[in-house]
Amino acid sequence: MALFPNTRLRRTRSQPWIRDLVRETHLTPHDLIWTIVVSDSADPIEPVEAMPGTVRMSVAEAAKAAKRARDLGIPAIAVFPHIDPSLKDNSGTEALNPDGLVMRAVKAMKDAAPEVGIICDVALDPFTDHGHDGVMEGGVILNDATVDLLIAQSLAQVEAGCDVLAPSDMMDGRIGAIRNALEEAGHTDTLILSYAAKYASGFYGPYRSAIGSAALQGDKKTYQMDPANTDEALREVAMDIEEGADMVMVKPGLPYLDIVTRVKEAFGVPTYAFQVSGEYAMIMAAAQNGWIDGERVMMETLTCFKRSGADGILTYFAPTAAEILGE
Ligand SMILES: NCc1[nH]cc(CCC(=O)O)c1CC(=O)O
Ligand SMILES: [Mg+2]
Repeated sequence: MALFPNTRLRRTRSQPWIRDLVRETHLTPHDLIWTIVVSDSADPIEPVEAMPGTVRMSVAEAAKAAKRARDLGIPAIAVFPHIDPSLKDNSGTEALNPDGLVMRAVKAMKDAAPEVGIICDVALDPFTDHGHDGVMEGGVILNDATVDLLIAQSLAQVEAGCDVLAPSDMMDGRIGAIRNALEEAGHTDTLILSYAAKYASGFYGPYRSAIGSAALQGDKKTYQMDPANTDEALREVAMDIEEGADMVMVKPGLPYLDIVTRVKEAFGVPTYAFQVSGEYAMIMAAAQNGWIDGERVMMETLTCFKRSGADGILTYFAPTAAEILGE
């Protein structure tokens, strides 16, 4: 037993150099995945009101963002679309359009900075008029009919140049179905980052207004997980790995770090956490009020993700944090 005064834990905290030496967790720009929102609007950038400091950007701006990511050492960008409401319908048909917004953004980013990995969300919610991630019939989100569309959306995204498919829809069986379709089409190197343990969370609120799907009919509790559950997360992750996911994600982030730790310990696969829009908004709102030091809290939260076992973090803070880390 380490007893006082032979052991004084303050010794290893006493100077910056010794704190540097004993630090257990290191955050680098390579740990960050930059989440961006693209839009077809005529304006190159439009501020997102509920997420101060973030914007919806045009395809041309997305190409610039890819170069910025490369220059900052951010390995990958995850892209989310704000779709013209007139293009939305019950089954999210626009998601399959080979010339759609996401496809054009992917091509522009890969042209601008081929070194940066591009991650596409696989889900129908930006494209459906009811705001759900799947096809709706009589108030029910159909699982298998949705999976068929997700396969088509995935193939269209891969053909546009996307490196990583990130299904965020929480339909059962979609990872296996997408993986089989990729193999059959000869896309053997496409990565899948599964939103394996995604919870039905109030923290997604600002995102839904950012992508223009705020008028969601009802809620997503019949497909996204109950925030009260943790064993179930391990079952979700086990199935997705079995079905062919290369990497898995837990979402939201900070309130779910116990899930990140369990997943990482149980499976030892590359595990990511998504610091979602509501987490970002809370930090920014408190910082703007002068109630917290926003930069400090940002860096603290990102470090905590890594300490919990996450291999990386999807975050709207990525470029700001990478700039600070690069100084
Ligand atoms: N497929 C939907 C999707 N993909 C990413 C987010 C949330 C991102 C965020 O809040 O930052 C959501 C929201 C939802 O499930 O309603
Ligand atoms: Mg699942």
